[in-house]
Amino acid sequence: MSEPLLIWGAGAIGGILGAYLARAGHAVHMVDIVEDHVNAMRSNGLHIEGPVETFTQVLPASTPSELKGQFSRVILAVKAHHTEAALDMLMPHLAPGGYVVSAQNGLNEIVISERIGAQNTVGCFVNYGADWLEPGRILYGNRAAVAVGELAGPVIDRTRDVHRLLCIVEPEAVLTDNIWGYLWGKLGYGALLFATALTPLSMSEAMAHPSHRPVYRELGHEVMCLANAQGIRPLGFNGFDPDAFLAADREGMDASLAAMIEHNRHTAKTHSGIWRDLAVRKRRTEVDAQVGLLVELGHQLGLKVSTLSRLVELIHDIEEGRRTQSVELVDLMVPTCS
Ligand SMILES: NC(=O)C1=CN([C@@H]2O[C@H](COP(=O)(O)OP(=O)(O)OC[C@H]3O[C@@H](n4cnc5c(N)ncnc54)[C@H](OP(=O)(O)O)[C@@H]3O)[C@@H](O)[C@H]2O)C=CC1
Ligand SMILES: CC(C)(CO)C(=O)C(=O)O
Repeated sequence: MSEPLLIWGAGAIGGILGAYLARAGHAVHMVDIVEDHVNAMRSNGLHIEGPVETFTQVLPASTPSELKGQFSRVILAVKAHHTEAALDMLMPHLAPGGYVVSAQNGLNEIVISERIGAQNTVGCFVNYGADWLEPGRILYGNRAAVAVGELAGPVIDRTRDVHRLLCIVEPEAVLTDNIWGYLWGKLGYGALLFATALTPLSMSEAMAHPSHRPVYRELGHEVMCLANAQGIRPLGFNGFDPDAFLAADREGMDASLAAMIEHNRHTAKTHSGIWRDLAVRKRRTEVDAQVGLLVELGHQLGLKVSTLSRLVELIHDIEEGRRTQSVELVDLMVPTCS
């Protein structure tokens, strides 16, 4: 039996990856801090449900403190603000020369590469929709874009290996030499998702709200300007059109929003992970690790980030109990739009 692939963070994203890979006969080992979830995965199995597929897969699993040994391949799938803490626990288990693939939203590849070296960090972008429902149960809401690539660009043997694995989960997964383009595309898309999470509405209902159109356009534009200022060429996926947002092309942005609304109308995961953190899990979101980081960068580069900045404040207000989710919160962002 070959050395297992370690999946660190076995929630919505990591759980789907592990269940599909193990079902296809690959050796995987799941690591998660939620003891009941770890016990469920290794006893009755991890149950994947929803419109994509329903099946149950028993998986070897441990909490970080139970884990023994070193591994040369790790997929990290914790929330962005847990990346540092997860790396503290993970590093003693990373074999010399081993690599970590970030299956996360945000720019975690930077944090990971600062800890283990860029040469040991593989970039990955995921947009499929999943929710951790309870220990041992994950909703697979919809298939969507997935990509993998090297931080330095050119694909090497290990990138092809990871891509082959990802294709078991998402047959249309892309092997790219521009992973930063996907990660920045997702930061643009993600900023829009944060705005939808200010409301109780589903992602598609919130994005379709007519008086909030300027906010969605401006958020996408601010993020794409930041990418552009750094020489990054963001890539589109599942309706998101980076070029339209960069150019502030009103017709193009509206067509992109219509395509994103259509994409999100066909998922059993009606609300984003951000919404779920606020409304269901009652916990902090990834806002600082994703949007906060963009605001900081905007200030360093002297670019307009006032709409992103207001978004961070409003998400903090909900996280800290000063406001509750409501459609009117998006109205408060309209004055920041140019
Ligand atoms: N869900 C989705 O549809 C999508 C998510 N993403 C991104 O993927 C990443 C993962 O998100 P998602 O799977 O939804 O998150 P989940 O919360 O569902 O899963 C993360 C799991 O990791 C656990 N965890 C936290 N800290 C550690 C640690 N130090 N060591 C081991 N396990 C730990 C969490 O426990 P606990 O809950 O107690 O913190 C949780 O069980 C995020 O960056 C997210 O934005 C990207 C695209 C789609
Ligand atoms: C909604 C989704 C799956 C992107 O489509 C996402 O990334 C999230 O929940 O944060």
